[in-house]
Amino acid sequence: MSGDDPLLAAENVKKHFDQSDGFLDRLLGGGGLVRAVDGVDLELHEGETLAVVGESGCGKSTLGQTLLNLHSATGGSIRFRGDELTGLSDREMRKYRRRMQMIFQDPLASLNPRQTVGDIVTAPMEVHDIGDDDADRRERAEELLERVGLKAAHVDRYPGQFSGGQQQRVGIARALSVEPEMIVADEPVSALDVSVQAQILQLLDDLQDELGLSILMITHDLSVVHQVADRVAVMYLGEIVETAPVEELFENPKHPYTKSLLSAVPRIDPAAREDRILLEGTVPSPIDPPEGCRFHTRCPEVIPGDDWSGDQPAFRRAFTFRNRVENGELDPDAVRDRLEAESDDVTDDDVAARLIEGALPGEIESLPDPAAETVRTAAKQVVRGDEDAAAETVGAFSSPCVESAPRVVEPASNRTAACHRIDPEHPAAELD
Ligand SMILES: Nc1ncnc2c1ncn2[C@@H]1O[C@H](COP(=O)(O)OP(=O)(O)OP(=O)(O)O)[C@@H](O)[C@H]1O
Repeated sequence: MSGDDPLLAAENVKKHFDQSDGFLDRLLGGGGLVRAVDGVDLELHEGETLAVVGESGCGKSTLGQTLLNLHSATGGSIRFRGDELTGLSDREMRKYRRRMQMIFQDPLASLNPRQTVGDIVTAPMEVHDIGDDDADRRERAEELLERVGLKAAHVDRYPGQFSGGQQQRVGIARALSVEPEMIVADEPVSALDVSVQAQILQLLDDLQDELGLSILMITHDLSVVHQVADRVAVMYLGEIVETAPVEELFENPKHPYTKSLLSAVPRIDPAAREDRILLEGTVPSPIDPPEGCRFHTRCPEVIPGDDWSGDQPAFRRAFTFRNRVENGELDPDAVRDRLEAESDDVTDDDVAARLIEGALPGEIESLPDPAAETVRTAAKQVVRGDEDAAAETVGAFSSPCVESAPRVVEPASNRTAACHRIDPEHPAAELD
C-alpha cells in the first residue's frame, strides 16, 4: 500500500433497514426498506479529520457505524488499509476493532456508572491483550487520563462524579486506550455546553497531531466542522452530495444543499452575512426517496424543463405546487369547512382558489399564463376529488432533476459534487 492510499475507503456503501416485520409495519399496515445509507463513496486519509455533516436523519450515524462494521453493510465495499471489511465475522473483525474506535455523543450514557474510570479505560486493553498485567494497565490508564486533561488520581472515581466535558474526556481516554489508528466521533460535543465544546474539539485536534490519528467526525453543526475538519462530506437523505476541503467548502460551496446549510450559520461579521436560504418542506422519508436528484423537492435551484417560459424562481414555486399535489397535501374538505364557516355561499371555484393560496408559494399572477392555467386546472381537479388527474396535470411542471440522478463530478481538484448544475455535460450546467 503506498502512502497515498486512504486508510479507509468506502465504495457504494449501502445500509438499508428492513422494516417489513417491524412495529411501524404493524402500525401503519405497510413496510419497506429504510434506505438510511444509499450508495456512499468516501475516503478517509491518514492523519486527516473528515467531517460528515447533514440534517438529523440523513444517515450520518448509520454511515459511521456501518463503516466500522457495527452494522453489516447491505451493499458496497469498505476497505481498511486495503483489507475488505464487509462480510467479516465478529471473530474476523476482532483484529480491526482495536484499530478503529468510536466516541459517542452522550458521554454519560456510554460510560458504565458502576465502573471506576480506571476500569472503564482498562477494559478495552484487557479485551485486546494490551499491557503486561493489571498494574501496567492501570499505569497506562493514569497516563491516558493526564493526556486527555484529567488527573491520574481520577482513576478511582466514578463517571457520575465528573462534569459532561470531563466525562467526554474519559470517553476519549477509553477510545485511545487501545492505540487506534482511526476514530469515529459521533456528535462528540453536541451534548456539551458551548464553552466546553471548544475545549474538547481542541483536545481531539491536539491528540490527532500527537498521535497521527484519522478522525471521522459526524456532526450536524457547521461551526464544529469549521473548527476541526480538514475535509467535509455533506450528506443528504442517505447520499453524499458534496465533498471539499473545509475552507473551499465554506468559501465556495457548489451544491445547492451545501449553500443552504451554510447560509444558516451565524457569521461574526454581519456585512458578510448572506441571505438565509430557506428550504421548502422537510426532508423526505428515506423509505421512499424522491426520484432523480433526491434534493429536487426542496432545491432552490431546481432546473426548469425545456418548455418553461418563466424565470427559475417562478418555476420553483410552480414545482412546489406540483410536489404538494403529488403528495396529497391539498385538503379540499378542510378548506371547504373553513370557508363555509365564514360564508353560506361557497362554490367549488372558491375552494380551488383557497387551495391555490395555501399550496402555491407567491401569487398565481407571478407565473406565466399557461402555468397559472395548469395550477387552476389541477386545483379544480383536486376539488372534484380527482387526485390522479390533478397529479397528471401538474406533471407538466417537469424538471431534469426528477428525470435523472446527477452524476458525481469533480468541479475542482480534491472536490466532488453531485448536481446537474455543475456537471459540464449537462445542458443546464452553470459553470464558474
Ligand atoms: N435500526 C434502525 N432500524 C430502522 N431504521 C433506522 C435504524 N437506525 C436508523 N434508522 C433510520 O435511518 C435513517 C438515518 O438515521 P441516522 O440515525 O443514521 O441519521 P443521522 O443523520 O445520524 O440523524 P441524527 O443526527 O438524528 O442521529 C433515519 O430515517 C432513521 O429513522
